[in-house]
Amino acid sequence: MQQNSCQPENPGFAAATGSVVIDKVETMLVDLPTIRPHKLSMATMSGQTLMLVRVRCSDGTVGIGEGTTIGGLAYGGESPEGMKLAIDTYFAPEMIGADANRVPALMARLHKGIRDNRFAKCAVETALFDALGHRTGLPVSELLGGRLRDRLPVAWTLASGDTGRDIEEAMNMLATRRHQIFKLKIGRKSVREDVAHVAAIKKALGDQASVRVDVNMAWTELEAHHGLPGLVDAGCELVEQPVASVDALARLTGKFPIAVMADESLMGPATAFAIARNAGADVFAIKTEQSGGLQAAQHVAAIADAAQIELYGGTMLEGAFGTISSAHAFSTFRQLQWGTELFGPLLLTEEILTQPLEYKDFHLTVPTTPGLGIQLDEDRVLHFRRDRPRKVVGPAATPAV
Ligand SMILES: O=C(O)C[C@H]1C=CC(=O)O1
Ligand SMILES: [Mn+2]
Repeated sequence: MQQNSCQPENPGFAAATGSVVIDKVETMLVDLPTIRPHKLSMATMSGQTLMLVRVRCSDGTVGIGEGTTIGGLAYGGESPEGMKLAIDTYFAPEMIGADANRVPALMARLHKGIRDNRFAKCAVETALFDALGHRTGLPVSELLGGRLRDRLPVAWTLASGDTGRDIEEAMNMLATRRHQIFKLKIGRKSVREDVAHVAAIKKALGDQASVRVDVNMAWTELEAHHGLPGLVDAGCELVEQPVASVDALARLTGKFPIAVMADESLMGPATAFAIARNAGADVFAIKTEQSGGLQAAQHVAAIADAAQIELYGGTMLEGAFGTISSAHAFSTFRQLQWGTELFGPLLLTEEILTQPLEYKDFHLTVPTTPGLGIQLDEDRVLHFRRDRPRKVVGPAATPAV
C-alpha cells in the first residue's frame, strides 16, 4: 500500500487541467482497545472500531477519512461494518472516475443518490479533502475556508463508573496539563446518586476545573426537573442532552441557571435549524459525523451563530483521522465558546500514526501541513485490521483424500 509520505509534493492544483480523477476507494476496519471501560448511559465501551476509507487519485495523491460510532448500534443507525459495506457497495462505484478536485460537487452527487448515511459521507468527504490538500499543498482547514485558531481546548470525559477513580483520573489530567475541562457521563444510576457523584467530583477539583455532564438522553423531563437544580448547586456549568425529546429539551432551556446543550438531537443542518427556530438549546455540540460531513458541520455552526446559540466541538470518540478532521473543521468556526472534546485517540491504547497528534497545555494543535497533516503507520495498522491474516493454531490440517 502506498504511504502518505509518497504523495507528490504539492504538484500544483491540477484543476487547471481538470485531469485528476478518483482511481480507487478502499475501506478497512481497525479494532483498538480502550485504556479503560468507558461507561455511557446506553453502552459500555472496551474498544473502538475505526472504519478507515482511503481514496487514491490518478495523480498519485491519497486521502484518508474515518467513520466511528459508539457501542455498535447503541448510539445511532450506522455501524463501522455498515459504513464499510455502504462505501464498498454504493459510494465507491459513484466515486471511481469522478473529478477529485471538485469535492463539494462529488458530495452533492453522493447526497442525491444516497440517503442518510451521514457518518459514511463524513468519512468519504474527509478522505477527498485530505487528498485535495496533498494535491494543493493546503491544510484541510484552509480548503474549508480558513482557520481562526491553531489550537483547540480539549475536555476529557470521566466515565469509569467510579467516583474515586474519576477524581484520581481528573487530578492526573490537571497535573500533567492535559485537560482542565471535564465531562462526566451520568444517567445510568438514580438522579440522586448521579448528582452526588457530580458534586463529589466538583468538590474535589474545585475552581481549577470546569465540570459538565452528559446524560445521553437517559432522563425523563420530570427527572431533569429534579436533577438540574442539584447539578446547579454542585457547581456544574453545563448539561448535555438530559432528555431525548427536542420539545422537552427546549422547555428545559433557560429554566435553570445551567447551560443546556443539544447533542443527539442534532443530526445536521435541518435539525439544527429546527432547534434554533424553537430556541431549543443554549449550546450545540457539533459532531462532524452526526452533521454529515465537515462542510455540513460548518453549516450547523453558521445556523448556531445566526441564532446566538453557543458552540462546542463534539466527538464520536473518533481515532486520529476523525479527530483531526474535526479539529480542522472546528478551527474554522467563528465562535467556539465551550471548546472541544477531541480526546478520542487518548482513550485508545494504540497509536496508528507515524507521529502522534500534539496534545499539550490543555489544547490539541491543528496541523499546518497539507491535507489533514497526519500520516498512517501502515505497519501498525496492519496488526489491528480486522481482516489481517491470522496464524492458525492447533493440529496441522489433515490432507483431503
Ligand atoms: O457526547 C457523546 O454523547 C459521545 C461521546 C463524547 C464524549 C464521550 O465520552 O462520549
Ligand atoms: Mn453527548
